[in-house]
Amino acid sequence: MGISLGPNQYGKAEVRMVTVRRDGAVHHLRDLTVSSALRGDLTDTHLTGDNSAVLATDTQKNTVYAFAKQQDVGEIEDFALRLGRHFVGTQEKIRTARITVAEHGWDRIPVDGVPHEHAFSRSGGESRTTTVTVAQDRAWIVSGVDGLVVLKSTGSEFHGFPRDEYTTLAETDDRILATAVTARWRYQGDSGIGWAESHREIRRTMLETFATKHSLSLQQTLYAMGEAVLRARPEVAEVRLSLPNKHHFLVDLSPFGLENPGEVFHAADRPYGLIEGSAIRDEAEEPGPAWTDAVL
Ligand SMILES: O=c1[nH]c(=O)c2[nH]c(=O)[nH]c2[nH]1
Repeated sequence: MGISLGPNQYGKAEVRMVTVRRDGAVHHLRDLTVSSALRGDLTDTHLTGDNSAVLATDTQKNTVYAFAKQQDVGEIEDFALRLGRHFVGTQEKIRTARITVAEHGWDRIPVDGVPHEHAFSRSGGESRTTTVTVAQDRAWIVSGVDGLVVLKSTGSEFHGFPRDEYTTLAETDDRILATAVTARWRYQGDSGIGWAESHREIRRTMLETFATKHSLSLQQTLYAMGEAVLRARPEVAEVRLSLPNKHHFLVDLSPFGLENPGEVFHAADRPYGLIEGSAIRDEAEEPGPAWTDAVL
């Protein structure tokens, strides 16, 4: 019976790191979750337990902290590239390093209207993300946003869907549309991109499109958001979106003799519709390993 080792990778998942850069009395806070995953010629450790090619995950974790000390973290994409290039460049048997970084935002607490020097409050549940895949000769960068929660209280309809014996949903020409945007965008190339500006503008474009596009379905809104990003940002090859439909059901107040013309809603938690899709540029270069995730 022939059995062989299949695809594998290993690394340190979710290194939590907060850095404080002290600029006199003014402190600058960064809050990151960093994961590394290394791939390469790792047959020996799996088959015989020979660990001579296994850079310990503990070392990978330490490298994250040490790199943050040695050089300002900067943009998360640059930080991930530095780490990935280090692992591939220093470990002979490692061919690919995938570094994922999520940045959790903090705002300065205003005191008497003035942003405080060293006290912060967490900015919502949103995070900025990147996954950088580094090989010997190039890198692929997929950045994004998680937990960007948005709602519009009108400008959304849903009708014209098939009705079968199990359909109860009423058609509507005015509903709440709400979602928590998970977005990922794949960059063309791996250098010369202003990561911060790109992120800011992509986020702005998605928000503006959500707000202004009259929606006949969340699917239509999803595509409009992806398309708008590709039209506005030439550095992006492809946008993938995962949009939970956070249903808001009009509460029946008639038992109490009350009308409810779109004013009081039950914000349902689950189940939720999950609408996922992508927009891709016709001439986009092949994604290579940019998206391919784990072994499982
Ligand atoms: O925008 C929507 N898309 C759907 O596919 C769907 N399905 C559903 O029940 N409500 C909605 N809304």
